[in-house]
Amino acid sequence: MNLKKMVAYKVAEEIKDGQVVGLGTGSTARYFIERVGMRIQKEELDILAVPTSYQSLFLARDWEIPITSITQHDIDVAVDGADEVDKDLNLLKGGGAAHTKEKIIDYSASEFIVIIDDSKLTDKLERPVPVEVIPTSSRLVCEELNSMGAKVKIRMSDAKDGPLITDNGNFIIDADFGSIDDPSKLEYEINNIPGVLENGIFSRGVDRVIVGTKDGIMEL
Ligand SMILES: O=C(CO)[C@H](O)[C@H](O)COP(=O)(O)O
Repeated sequence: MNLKKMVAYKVAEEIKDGQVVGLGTGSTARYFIERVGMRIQKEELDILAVPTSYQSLFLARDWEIPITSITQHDIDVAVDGADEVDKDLNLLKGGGAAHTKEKIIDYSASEFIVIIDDSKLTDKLERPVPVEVIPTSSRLVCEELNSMGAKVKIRMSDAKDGPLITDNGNFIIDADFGSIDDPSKLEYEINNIPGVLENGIFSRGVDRVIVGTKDGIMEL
């Protein structure tokens, strides 16, 4: 059973005519976009969508989903995946290097719904934190993150030699702090380093977390 598809399709059924919908990034969000696209084709579902990345923009275009932007519309509901969700509903995102735009769109939405399979659930956040940095600041930010106790790596591209470049033209530093005791404090402290654009800890704003499990769908 494909748990990501199951949960994404279920939440896509909740989308209503007239809504402005934030489209997340990643393999779970991809299924959500696919199902919304099918509903537009088959049921004439009437929505506007705000993509969080080029990946979701291109998918939305493939499905002929009408696109707008947050410069023009407020978002009613944003639906996005996550790499980890802890017991207090803090998220770690940015596996797809899209967390900066995801955070802008997800945090601004009237309702932010997270869709995951149950492999993403954890007691505490513990994966490396993706940190988007302006390239010229990367050495200094690495040093600062090191002094805060993290092991750091600049994320490399699979498609070319050298570093991955984000949709915003920046680098990603993956900063491994081990298990994170206070996600909200760390989210704030990392963003306080000069040259950091945004990090992948989402410590607020989540309204619902919907989880695909082998026994069906559950809501946290
Ligand atoms: O934050 C993200 C992209 O930046 C994704 O939402 C996150 O990586 C989850 O991806 P997937 O649904 O493929 O497991």
